[in-house]
Amino acid sequence: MIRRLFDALGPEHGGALRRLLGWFTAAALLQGVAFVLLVPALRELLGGEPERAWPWVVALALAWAGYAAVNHPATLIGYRTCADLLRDLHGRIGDKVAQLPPAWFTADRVGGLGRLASQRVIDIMGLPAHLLRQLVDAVVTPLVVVPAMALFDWRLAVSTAVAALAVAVVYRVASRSMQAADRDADRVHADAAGRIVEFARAQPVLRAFGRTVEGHAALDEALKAQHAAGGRMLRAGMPGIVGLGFIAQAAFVALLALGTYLVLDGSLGTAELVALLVLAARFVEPVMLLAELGGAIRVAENALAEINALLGTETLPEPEVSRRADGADVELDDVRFGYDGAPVLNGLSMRVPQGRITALVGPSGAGKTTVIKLIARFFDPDAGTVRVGGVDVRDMRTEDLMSLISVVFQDVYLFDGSILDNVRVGRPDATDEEVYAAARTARVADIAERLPGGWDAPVGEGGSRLSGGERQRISIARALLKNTPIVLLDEATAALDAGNEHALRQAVAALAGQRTVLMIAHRLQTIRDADQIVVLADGVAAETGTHEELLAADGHYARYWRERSRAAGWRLTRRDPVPAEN
Ligand SMILES: Nc1ncnc2c1ncn2[C@@H]1O[C@H](COP(=O)(O)OP(=O)(O)OP(=O)(O)O)[C@@H](O)[C@H]1O
Repeated sequence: MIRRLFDALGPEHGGALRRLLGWFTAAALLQGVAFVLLVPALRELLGGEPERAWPWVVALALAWAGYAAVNHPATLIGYRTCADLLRDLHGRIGDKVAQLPPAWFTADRVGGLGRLASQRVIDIMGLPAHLLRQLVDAVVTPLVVVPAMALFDWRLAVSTAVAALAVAVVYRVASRSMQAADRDADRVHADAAGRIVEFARAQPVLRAFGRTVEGHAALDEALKAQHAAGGRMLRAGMPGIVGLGFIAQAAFVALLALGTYLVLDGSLGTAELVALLVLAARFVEPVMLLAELGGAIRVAENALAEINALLGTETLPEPEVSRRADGADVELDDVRFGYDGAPVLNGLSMRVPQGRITALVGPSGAGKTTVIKLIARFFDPDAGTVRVGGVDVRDMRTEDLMSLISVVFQDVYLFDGSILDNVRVGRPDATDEEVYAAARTARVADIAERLPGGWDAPVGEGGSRLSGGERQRISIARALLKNTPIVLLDEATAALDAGNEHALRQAVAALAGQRTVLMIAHRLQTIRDADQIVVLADGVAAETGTHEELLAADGHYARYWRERSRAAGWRLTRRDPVPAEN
């Protein structure tokens, strides 16, 4: 566990942790020595010549004074390390989060991350403050008490050593079962927390279907599982608490019995027995405390393991020297990619020419969003190469790649700030004029006019006070402000009212400009207007060409177009006037 604590704190704090352990060990040793000195002091005091106890009493007083002198700074340093730990663990988790590839952030992991940064960090806090100290006490005390006893009677020393060994074995066994139960409970708690959030989010749907009384089966199951996990945790903890307590008490009784026998046998004086029993009591004390705090220590151990697992998560490799892109075209060359072994792209090769608009179309689940994520290097392909400006994206540092690319997702996340704050995310050092200009071009001004508070109106958590089309316009304004030569855009599929639709189309047109645009296109108008259309099917670029070329080829695209046009009430003849929108 101590190694895990060193790992979690990082090498820069290794020295401080070693010093803290040094202070705790010194305090435990001095306290142990003081208890050991009690034996000769009591022996002399209870013997025939109490005045011979003086040197021992002075030595005892000195040992206690030394203990007090060490104990005070040890306690202070423990609390200071606790504060450092809290700050630095949050800092290290934050740094790691900033390095993890965007694809890492699935809903489950984000939920787990919240728990890790709050509850699990607090679980660890108790370690330097007091838990570590109990552990050090429990290890150092037998190391002092057993040899000290050996000076008086080897049989009592051997019995105490056997008791110490039994304690260590029971502690180890109890640790394992408690840790397994804690890991299980942690997983179940995380699941229950996720289900509660899901239940809250699903309220509109559940109410719409009159499902308010019977609730939500998944949540009920999760709560039952949580209850069961609590019981398992209690049962797993019991052997540790009861077993350790029992062994400690049994050891004390055994020593008492053995001591009495030795006194009756005449090989030990009564005064020595009393003194040795004081020492035995001292041996029992930290073991009892360990039994009480064992649960917290094991939970902290699990928390440390989880935090170290996060800190050890592999990030995408970054090159030592970043290669400069030449131009702004994008190319995928024989790219293969799958999620958890399920293939999505099977040797996709396609080119997105510089300064042109390429529409990516294909059935749902064909891998269109995956293509965008590969170009933005949310993850690396299993095989093949993604090039931006002729350079493999793996040969560019992330900040250099992202300085070339803006991504506008369909599902736009807005921060719980004002409209302006959210646009400024595109380029935090932009002037107010630049922010307003980008926002106006993306037709965000209309949104500001609509909301009370104008530009400073809060958008709500995640942008909940705005419609899907409005959120995407803000995202386009961010991209305009960032002003990169390449834009990757997932067109909104949501049905928009005519005003919103028109505003969004204008915003997209402004963003396209002279830029290289790869757009997952859903609207017939956007697809038709693109300079090039790539049809993704079966994990490859099944067809590539202009709207006319692909219609003439009468393949996937022509079929897709016919179906979509029928659904939208269009007729497919070349002489049709261009419709307003689907
Ligand atoms: N994070 C993920 N983990 C596992 N599978 C995923 C993940 N993301 C996508 N997939 C799967 O990969 C396939 C391609 O997904 P992708 O989102 O790229 O398709 P798409 O063409 O953009 O679909 P749509 O048009 O419906 O958005 C789908 O079968 C999807 O279920």
